[in-house]
Amino acid sequence: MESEYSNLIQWYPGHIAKARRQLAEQIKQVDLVLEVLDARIAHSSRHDEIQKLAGERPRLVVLNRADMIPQGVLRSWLRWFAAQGEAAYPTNAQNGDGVRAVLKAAQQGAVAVNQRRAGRGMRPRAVRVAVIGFPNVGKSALINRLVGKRAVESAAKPGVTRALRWVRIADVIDLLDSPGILPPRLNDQRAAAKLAICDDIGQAAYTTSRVATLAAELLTPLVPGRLAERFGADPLAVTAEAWLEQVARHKYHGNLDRAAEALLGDFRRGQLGAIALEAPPEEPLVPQAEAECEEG
Ligand SMILES: Nc1nc2c(ncn2[C@@H]2O[C@H](COP(=O)(O)OP(=O)(O)OP(=O)(O)O)[C@@H](O)[C@H]2O)c(=O)[nH]1
Repeated sequence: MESEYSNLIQWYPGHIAKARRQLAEQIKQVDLVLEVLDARIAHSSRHDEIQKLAGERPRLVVLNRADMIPQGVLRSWLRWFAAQGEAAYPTNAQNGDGVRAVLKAAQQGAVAVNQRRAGRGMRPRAVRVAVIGFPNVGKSALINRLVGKRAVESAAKPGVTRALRWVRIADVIDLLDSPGILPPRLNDQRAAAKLAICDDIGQAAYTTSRVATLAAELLTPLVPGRLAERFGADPLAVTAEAWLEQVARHKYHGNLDRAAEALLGDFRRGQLGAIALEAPPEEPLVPQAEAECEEG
């Protein structure tokens, strides 16, 4: 299995250095970090260096795209984060669900920061907050929701946000209006593959058909009926690779890239239903997405 992931994703070195530099610069200036994860891959969209990057600063975990996964899996993740002693907040930054709770938690964080300052004889001030995460996880959409109007650009393509500016929110918080983009996790191709499947990878090179084959492999046990229905071939009957080739032959005049893009596009747009590609450790993923789709 591991070999399928070897050399799958390649990053542009200039991009990595730039992402690191910009993120370090942003984190240096804040008191509190909002770490935004993609709920579909709540494990792989976490960065193993985050502790080091944030240092002593308090962090709140935002499980964004919560609308795109089954509610049962979301509840499992929330229990798991609570068991780790971490505060995690589910959001749909697109429609604003859950954002009020994030704001409230950030306000409480601001009070705590100022209590610490007072303890050191320092005057209270607005607490600086940055939103960080991998490309395209919904950072700009979250910032827009926190600010309450379209203050920064939010787009469907990874990598649209630049430059530093602060926006005062809720009287006690200065929010950095440009999100901090995490550098790639260079040591974990399996996580990178999942980021690519979810389109959370930023500027990287990969072969779409290989990523789509892995997507088919991960999706087959979760939504076999949906895949068969949408693409006209039973994924349980053959390997993921053979299935994608079949789909290409039957629906896309033998064009494998088009079949790959169709599968990834459908998944990324949520057209295959609410699907989590990861559950907390020790908790199996069950094929509940189909039940939810059929009900809907
Ligand atoms: N369904 C759903 N879509 C979301 C959610 N959050 C963001 N989106 C959409 O996902 C796309 C990317 O969101 P952005 O806010 O631009 O992502 P970003 O993390 O700022 O992206 P970069 O600036 O590229 O790092 C947009 O089309 C959003 O509308 C969510 O919670 N649910």
